[in-house]
Amino acid sequence: MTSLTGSIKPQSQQDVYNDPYFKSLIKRSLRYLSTGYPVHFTGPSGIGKTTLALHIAKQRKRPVLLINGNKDLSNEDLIGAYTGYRRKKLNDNFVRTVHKIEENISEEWVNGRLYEAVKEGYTVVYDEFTRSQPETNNLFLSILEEKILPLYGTKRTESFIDVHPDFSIIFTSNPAEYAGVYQSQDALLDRMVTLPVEYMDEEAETAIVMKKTKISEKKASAIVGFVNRVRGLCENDVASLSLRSSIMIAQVVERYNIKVKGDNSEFQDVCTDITLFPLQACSDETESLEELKEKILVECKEV
Ligand SMILES: Nc1ncnc2c1ncn2[C@@H]1O[C@H](COP(=O)(O)OP(=O)(O)OP(=O)(O)O)[C@@H](O)[C@H]1O
Repeated sequence: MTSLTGSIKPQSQQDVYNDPYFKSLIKRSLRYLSTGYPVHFTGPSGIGKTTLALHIAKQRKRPVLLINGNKDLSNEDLIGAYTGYRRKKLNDNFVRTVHKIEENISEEWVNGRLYEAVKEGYTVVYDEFTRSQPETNNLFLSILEEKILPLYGTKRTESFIDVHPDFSIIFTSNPAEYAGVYQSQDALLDRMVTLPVEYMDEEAETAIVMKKTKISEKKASAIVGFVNRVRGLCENDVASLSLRSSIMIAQVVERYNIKVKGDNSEFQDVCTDITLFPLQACSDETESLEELKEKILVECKEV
């Protein structure tokens, strides 16, 4: 991606998204959404997909709803359900010797998270949608294809509600997670505009680490450089060595006043603790933990 040019240092999320790469991605995404197509951001964990999706969602000037995909997410959670009974009791003891009790029992409907969003035209960010079960994601097929939200199994008199014309969805996913997981994802993927999100350059990552942790630019840049060098050791792209790892290291060293220096054993420990497991996930199985630790230490000592 293009780097953040010029002498102006990015200081805020706004500035990060002023980078030409993000500017263009945001503009294109808003156009697809306004034309009625959902957008799908895909890329490795911790790269900034959710933050970008929420940033774009906010620009649409409609209420924003964030849904996190997971295997327990059910149609009921999304559509709504009759969740119990409401009992109304009227005690009439106007005449002391006569007790009149009137009971009125009715089932109570509670709207699911999507119900309101579909009806009122919210912008939904459906994070990690590939983690949900196919039956749950089928609901989204109806929304995208027929522009209705079916009210399956809800005993409601109407069998669906129409999708509001302003309703839109931004999906996010991690490609390492959806390879062949559920077939139904393919039908959904077919109906959205999938945009890969690239790693930010080091300058942009440094700006974000500074903003999130209040650490100095010099330290933030050293930490980001270290994390990116460790990511360079990966054999596959399952890595979650990203912005998130840099933020974690920066937060800990800042809070406990740990010197950001390669020969400081406390700094070495933090670097190893935070990057060893993700590095193992993206490395050959033949490499032992000790070997990976050694590699991390080599990079850490460069700081
Ligand atoms: N533009 C940004 N401004 C400020 N912080 C950001 C920005 N982009 C990402 N971050 C921060 O970086 C971290 C990772 O970002 P985010 O959760 O958006 O990544 P993700 O790709 O959605 O990760 P996952 O796939 O694991 O959900 C978060 O702490 C987030 O707050």
